[in-house]
Amino acid sequence: MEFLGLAVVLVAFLAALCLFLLLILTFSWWVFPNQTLKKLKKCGLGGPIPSFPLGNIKEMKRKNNIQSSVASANLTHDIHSNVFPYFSSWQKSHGKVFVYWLGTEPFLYVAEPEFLKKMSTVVLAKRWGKPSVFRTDRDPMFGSGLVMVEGNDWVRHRHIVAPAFNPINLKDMAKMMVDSTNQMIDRWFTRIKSGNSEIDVEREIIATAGEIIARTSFGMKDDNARDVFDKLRALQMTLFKTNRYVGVPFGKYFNVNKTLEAKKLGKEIDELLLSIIESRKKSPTKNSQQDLLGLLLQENHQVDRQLGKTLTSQEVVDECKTFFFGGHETTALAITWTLLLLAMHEDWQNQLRDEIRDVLGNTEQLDISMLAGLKKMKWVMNEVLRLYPPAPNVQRQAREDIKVDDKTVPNGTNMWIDVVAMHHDPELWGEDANEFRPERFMDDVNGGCKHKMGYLPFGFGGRMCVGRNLTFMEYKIVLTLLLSTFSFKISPGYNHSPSIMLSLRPSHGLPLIVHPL
Ligand code: HEM
Repeated sequence: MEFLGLAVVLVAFLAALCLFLLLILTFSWWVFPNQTLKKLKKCGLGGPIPSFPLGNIKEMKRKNNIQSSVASANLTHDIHSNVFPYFSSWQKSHGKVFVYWLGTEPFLYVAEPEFLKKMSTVVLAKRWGKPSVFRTDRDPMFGSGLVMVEGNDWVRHRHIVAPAFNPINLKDMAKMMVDSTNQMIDRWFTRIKSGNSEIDVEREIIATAGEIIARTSFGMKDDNARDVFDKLRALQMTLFKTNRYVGVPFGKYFNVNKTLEAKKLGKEIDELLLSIIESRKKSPTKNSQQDLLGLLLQENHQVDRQLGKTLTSQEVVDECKTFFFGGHETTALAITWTLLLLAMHEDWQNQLRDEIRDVLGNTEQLDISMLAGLKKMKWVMNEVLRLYPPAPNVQRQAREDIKVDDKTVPNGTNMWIDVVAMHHDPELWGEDANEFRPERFMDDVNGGCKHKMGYLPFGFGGRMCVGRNLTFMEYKIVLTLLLSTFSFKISPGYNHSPSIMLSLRPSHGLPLIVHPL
């Protein structure tokens, strides 16, 4: 009898628990999103109609599947409708600011710099959030590194991380960049000598930039560091070679194996990095402060004494991972797309070679302090980052209601700022928006864009990319060494199909015909 009574109580308790859970899920996936949808509609923000539970994902996937690739002879830089076919088509019916849905998460699409300016005059850096759905999805990569933290935590991280990237500190890292690039050049020579002058430069440069970022972030002297590097690359493959359903209820369980594998790799990387940090803390003088980790620990120590606001060891680990994931592919792609554009424009290849000769003379002993004199190379970089921005979008999340003219963006709305669209918009750049014209940056750092927020390769406001000085240096070093050694032509086998895999990449690599000069 007593047992029966207990069983009834247990069943009742479980039923109540299930009902409670069901209520929570109904509210978070159905009631709240619908309330937000109504609010957004009421203040005039339209967009494609979402359906439960995928939002607009189905339509996005369908449109993505009809992406085209173009043979090298017909190559065009008018890429927006190819890389973001759904945004390009929704823009036609809903304008440059509208709402779309990833699962049950509303995203405000913005390709209108004036709207962005108005929002960012109301909301300053530390009051912006980063979309919670991406924070969860990318946790094994960034943890609570600078890219993802918010509020006062972001201020504390930025305060400690930013000084590590000042140009004086970066100078010490130039030798690592030269060494890794020279190793790649030697590999290319061996390939060419064996009769194979077609090289997939994307693959090669991503591998070299990965090595450079690992060396500049946490050194590569010991086996632990090499192990971290290999595991970081494996983690990246695991996360981005899978079909992910961000924002969809239970989306991460659609690929349980991959999710678990990413978690496991993330944990192993953390443990290895922690052991490197602990060993450095124990004998700080043994490892010179030349890499970013050394600089972070040094800065942490100084801030510790002044303010007591330091990074924990786990936060330092997350910053090392953030540098790796935020820094290597973006820089590698800037160089890769540059080689494509230079292969198409032999005149610019020659102009840069002349400039290198005039400014640097003998490149065997590269004088880093002279790199600033490579002005044309900087115009070329700016133009490449305009046409093929490696970071094709910037994301934010509203942490308060934001009023822009007669519209209110409700607290909690995610933002997707479409950098590719703005960089190719003829209303901002003129009729030659899709042409490669580096000289537009000759007298104007904004390349003649009609709105100062229309050119955002490194983001905007206080959260602008902290690593851009490192990129400028690496870009100039790698390109100087390559252009002084080889000439480049497009391989007839190249298919032009830029696509988004977190960054903007050539879908089928970049095979170029490479000849020693
Ligand atoms: C061509 C190369 C690069 C591009 C295109 C790029 C682009 C960006 C963009 C668009 C943002 C977002 C800014 C925002 O939210 O407004 C960003 C932030 C960031 N980038 Fe980069 N990046 C590059 C290189 C690097 C490198 C080399 C590193 C480090 C080694 C780095 C580390 C970071 C970090 C830590 C942030 C977060 C800053 C913050 O939220 O305070 N990036 N980057």
